[in-house]
Amino acid sequence: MSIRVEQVTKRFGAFTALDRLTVEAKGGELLALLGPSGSGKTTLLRIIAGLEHADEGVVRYEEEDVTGTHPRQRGVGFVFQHYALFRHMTVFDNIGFGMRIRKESRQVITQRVRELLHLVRLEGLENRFPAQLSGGQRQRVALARALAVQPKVLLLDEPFGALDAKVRQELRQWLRQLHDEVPITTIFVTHDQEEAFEVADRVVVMKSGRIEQVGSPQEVFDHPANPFVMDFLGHVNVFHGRVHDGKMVAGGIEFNAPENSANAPNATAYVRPHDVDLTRIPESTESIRVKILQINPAGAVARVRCYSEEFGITLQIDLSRDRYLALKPVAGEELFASPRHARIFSPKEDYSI
Ligand SMILES: Nc1ncnc2c1ncn2[C@@H]1O[C@H](COP(=O)(O)OP(=O)(O)OP(=O)(O)O)[C@@H](O)[C@H]1O
Repeated sequence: MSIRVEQVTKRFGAFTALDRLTVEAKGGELLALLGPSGSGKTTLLRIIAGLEHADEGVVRYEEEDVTGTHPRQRGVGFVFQHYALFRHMTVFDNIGFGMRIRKESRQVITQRVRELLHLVRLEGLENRFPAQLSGGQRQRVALARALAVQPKVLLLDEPFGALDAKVRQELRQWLRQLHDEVPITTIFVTHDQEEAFEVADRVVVMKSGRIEQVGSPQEVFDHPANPFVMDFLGHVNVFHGRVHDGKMVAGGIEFNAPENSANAPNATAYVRPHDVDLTRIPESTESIRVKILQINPAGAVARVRCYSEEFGITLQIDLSRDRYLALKPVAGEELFASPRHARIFSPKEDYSI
């Protein structure tokens, strides 16, 4: 079932939390709402659920206008960051709770809870109480409970936010797999771009109650719509300069910008840490002399921080392990940094090379 939010505005007193926002989750899609704290993600999710009312605008489930419909009539499964399991009930009773309220037969409940326990990989734990489970297990129970009443839509608000990094990682993969098995239209809120990119079919990047960009993880990462999205999606090295005759000129370096027609006195080049190479001798006239400040080789990439006196900025460079082992840079050494790929934004237009 598709969900469409049309021109929704929500104010809290004089503060506008959502500003004429329009977005759609297609049927069976896993959509991530991604944005910094206070950007309006939870408010949007609550309006979709019917837990909060928009001041203006319409919410549609498929073609149906559900703007004034009670949450219970919307057929929504909701999971919050802090698992609200019933402490005095076993896993089995927690999962079966919604079905008992609906007066399903004992037989139907038992059958469905068994299926769900299998789905969330918690077979054998049905008689435990929440206090006897790990955080990750509790979140899986919360998801099973939300799925038990066969919702048309699943809404997840930072479902893994309170868990440690390793468990989060496992649950992300598990959620993606679960969604592939049971493709219910799912919208989930996160402020963690890695999480959004790993799990979602499409990502909605929000800022100050508005949408900055919507697209597949790859579209958003490879073609960020504006400097905010570029910056929000991971570390960037920033060079200020000007665009002149199809080139962006920043100090002694030039980035080709053939698509550009208009000259701009103020342009900014954004370069991701993995798009900078580091060498002992300059690769070209545009290589920047840098002094190595710090190296952290422990990780999938070796993270190098260095200082450019010419630009007066600290650069972050991520070297592959092979490159790092071949180069073996040391703190204090002077090397040459060569940006390979930049995304250039000028106030009027943007383009990348
Ligand atoms: N009931 C409320 N009364 C007043 N202001 C509110 C209320 N609910 C939310 N807000 C404000 O609306 C803005 C958006 O809040 P919201 O919780 O939707 O943001 P968010 O993107 O989910 O943030 P976070 O990632 O921190 O949860 C915030 O500035 C918040 O303070």
